[in-house]
Order: sequence, then C-alpha cells, then structure tokens
Amino acid sequence: MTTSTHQPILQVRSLAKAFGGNKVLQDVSFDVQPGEIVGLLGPNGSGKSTLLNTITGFEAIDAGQVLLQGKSIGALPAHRIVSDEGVGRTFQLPSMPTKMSVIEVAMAAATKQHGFWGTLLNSRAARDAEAAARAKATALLDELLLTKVRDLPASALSGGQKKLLGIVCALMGEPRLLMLDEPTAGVHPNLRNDIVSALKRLNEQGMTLVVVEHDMHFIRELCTRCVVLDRGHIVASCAPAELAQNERVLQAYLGGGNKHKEAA
Ligand SMILES: Nc1ncnc2c1ncn2[C@@H]1O[C@H](COP(=O)(O)OP(=O)(O)OP(=O)(O)O)[C@@H](O)[C@H]1O
Repeated sequence: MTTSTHQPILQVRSLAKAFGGNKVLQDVSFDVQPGEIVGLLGPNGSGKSTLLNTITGFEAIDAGQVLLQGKSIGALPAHRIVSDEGVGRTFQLPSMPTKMSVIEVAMAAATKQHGFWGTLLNSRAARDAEAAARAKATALLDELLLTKVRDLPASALSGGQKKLLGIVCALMGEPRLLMLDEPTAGVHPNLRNDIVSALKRLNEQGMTLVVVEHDMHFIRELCTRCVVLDRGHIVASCAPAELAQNERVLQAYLGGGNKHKEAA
C-alpha cells in the first residue's frame, strides 16, 4: 500500500466535466502524495462528488487527465480502476442488499474472484479463494468494529454501520488509494469517532486517503491538507488550520451562489 518514490500517487490535470450546459468541473488540477489524507471541501453543488466520480471512472471525463502513480487511468471504466488499478471508493448513501449478511456483502466485494466455472465445479482454487475472502472479510470487519453484526442482514445496519461496511468493501480490493464520499454525514457521534479512528489507523498502515467531507471537526482531526472547490474550480489547497484565514475559502462558503454549510 505504501510507495517508496516521491511521485504523487494521484495527479489530476486540467480535468473538466459538464452535464449538458452545466459546467460542473473546470480546469481542475491537484496532486495527492502517498500517505496524505486530503480533505476535499466545498459548498453544496461545488462538484466534489462529481470529481470523485470522474477520478474513479463512474463518470466519463470531458477533458484533462487522471494519473495514478504516473499511469493514465482517465479512460478506464470504473471496474478496472477499482479492481486492476487499486482505487477504492465509498458512496454518500450506501444501499445494502436485504438478503445478504454483513460478512457475505464484504466477501462479495473481493476483487480476486474465481469465476463462474470455478464456483460451479467447486474447484480447489475456488474454495481457496473463498477461504481467503472470508479470512480477509473477517479481519476487516474486526478492524472496522463490525464483528458483532457480521451475521445480521446488511440492510439492518444503521446508517453509520453501513458507511463502515462500505469502507470494508472498498478495502477488500486492497486499494492503494481510498476515496471516501462524506463518511460521517448523518452518523451518530459515537460511531463518527470510530470512523475517524479507523481511518487514522488505515493511514498509519500506509493508506492514502481522499475524503469529501463537510464536518470541520472531522477535517481538523484527520486531514493533512485540504483542497477546496468552488463552483467547479479549485480555489485553495492548504492545511486545515489555514482554512479560516483563507479569503478564497471564506468567499466560497459565504459569498457565492451556493448554499452555505458549516465553513472554516
Ligand atoms: N449525473 C448528473 N447529471 C446531471 N447533473 C449532475 C449529475 N451529477 C451531478 N450533477 C450536477 O453537478 C453539480 C455538482 O454536483 P455534485 O454532487 O458533484 O456536488 P457536491 O459538491 O458533491 O455537492 P454536495 O455537497 O451537495 O454533495 C450539481 O449542479 C449537480 O446537479
């Protein structure tokens, strides 16, 4: 998961995305270094989720480049970015299947699957892959504090627990970069602290994180740097402690046409 070079793990270069006439991202460029926890901030509608979606291939980019450790991934589909290139991601509102248990959902997210014929023939390789997925899921559920609920239907989890399970699923693919979309929004404060601790531990183990978040306590506790979007443009890249003094940031939250949320 760690890298020994000084090459950025992620480089976004002049990225643009529009939906019809709505230019949601314009000339967006920033780097993420290995080991950083970058907070991606901005008022509602500034383009944060769209930026995550374009980097991870869930939306096609209109112009620009996305490089992962120097390799261009901008034209790859999402499943290849996740399974081949090692970019994990979570979603703002994770929905869970009703008929699968928590551990089954985690196991299903293993990217090294054994395929249809392996399963059908119950081959040795298929059994080994299943055992490995179960062991990995068990360890990650423990790490993300979900062991007690591992046999419950995934749909029965609280919103916060679903977010934790979303992180487990993303980690099943052994990503080198993990991108999280509002991991603590709507989460009970106790569970929020668990999420912050879990993300800190992951980072200490070498994981690079990019986190879309509105909660300034979370940002100050966790992030090493913040990148701020305003109406599709990057207006600041600074330490969390510098946000409150940054004119462009204050203008973005207080002066623009976007709805105000908690700012620096
Ligand atoms: N698939 C889509 N089709 C059309 N418009 C979209 C699509 N996805 C996003 N948009 C538009 O792009 C703009 C930016 O949305 P986005 O969700 O990226 O903002 P955000 O910064 O993540 O907002 P929030 O903080 O509220 O989650 C909005 O005007 C939104 O309506």
